[in-house]
Amino acid sequence: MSASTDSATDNSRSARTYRWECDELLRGEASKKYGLIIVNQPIRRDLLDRAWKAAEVRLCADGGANRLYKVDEQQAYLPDMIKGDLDSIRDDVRTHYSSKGVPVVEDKDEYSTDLMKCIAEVPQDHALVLLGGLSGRVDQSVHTMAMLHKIDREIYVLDGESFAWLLRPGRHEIRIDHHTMGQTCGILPVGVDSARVKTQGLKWDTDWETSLNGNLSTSNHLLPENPEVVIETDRPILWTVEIRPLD
Ligand SMILES: Nc1ncnc2c1ncn2[C@@H]1O[C@H](COP(=O)(O)OP(=O)(O)OP(=O)(O)O)[C@@H](O)[C@H]1O
Ligand SMILES: Cc1ncc(C[n+]2csc(CCO)c2C)c(N)n1
Repeated sequence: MSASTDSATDNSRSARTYRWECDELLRGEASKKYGLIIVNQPIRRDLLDRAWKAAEVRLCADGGANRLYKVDEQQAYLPDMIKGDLDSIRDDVRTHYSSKGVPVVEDKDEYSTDLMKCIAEVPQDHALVLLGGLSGRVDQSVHTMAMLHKIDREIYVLDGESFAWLLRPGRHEIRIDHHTMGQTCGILPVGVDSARVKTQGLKWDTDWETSLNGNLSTSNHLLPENPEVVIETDRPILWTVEIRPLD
C-alpha cells in the first residue's frame, strides 16, 4: 500500500488516497517487507507457499508451529521464531524446531494473546501477513479483527478462501489480480456503527451508508474486465476478496 495526500480529494470524505498492490502476496511476490505470522488454524498449503516466499520474517504463534510442522512434511520451512504462552505447541514440534536452531520464546503474560506477542516481534517497517485468524473460534476471530483496527500498520489476513484487510477513511485504489482472486468480495462495516461507502468497478457498485443492521454488501462480484476497484469510505471497513486455488 502506498498513501498520499491528494489535494484534489482533500475534503472531509477522503483526505488520503491509498493504492493497494498486495495482490502480489498471492503470487508469492514482494515489493516491500512482509512479516508472516502463522496462527493456530488449519493451513492451506498453496497459501503458505506464496506467503512464505513473499515474507522476509516468519513467525509461528504457539500452536501455529504444529500447523506448519504438519503441512510442511519435508520440514523445509524453518520459522525465525515461535512465540506465545506455549500451552499449545506439541513437545515433539518444539523439540524439532529447537534442534534446528529456531528460538522458541515463552511469554506467559495473561493479558495479551499469542498473536499480539508475535506482532510485537515483527519490525515496524514490515507489513504484517496473518495466515489464519478470521475463522475458527469466534472470540479469536473478533480479536484478530480488533488487531486490524488497533494496530496502526498494514495487516493482511489470508484465511481459507478470503484475503482481507482494513480500509481506513479515504480513497482506496485496489489492484485486482483475476488469476489469484476469485469473483466474490465484500465490504463489511465491522467495528464501526456505520460507514458511508462509494465503490467503482464492482458488479453491484454502492453509494450508501452501510451498517450491520442496514445496507450490507456481501457476495458482491469483481468484474473480469476491471484491473482495479476503487472504494471511498469515511470510516474503517473490512474489505474481503475471495482467493482462488493457487497452483
Ligand atoms: N480457533 C481459532 N480461531 C482463530 N484463531 C485462532 C484459533 N486458535 C488460535 N488462534 C490464533 O492463533 C494464536 C495461537 O493460538 P494457540 O491455540 O496456540 O493459543 P491459544 O491459547 O488458543 O491462544 P491465546 O493464548 O493467544 O489466547 C492465537 O493467539 C490466535 O491468534
Ligand atoms: C478480561 C479478561 N478476559 C480474559 C483474559 C484472559 N486472557 C486474555 S489474553 C490471555 C493470554 C492467552 O495466551 C488470557 C489468558 C484476561 N486477562 N482478562
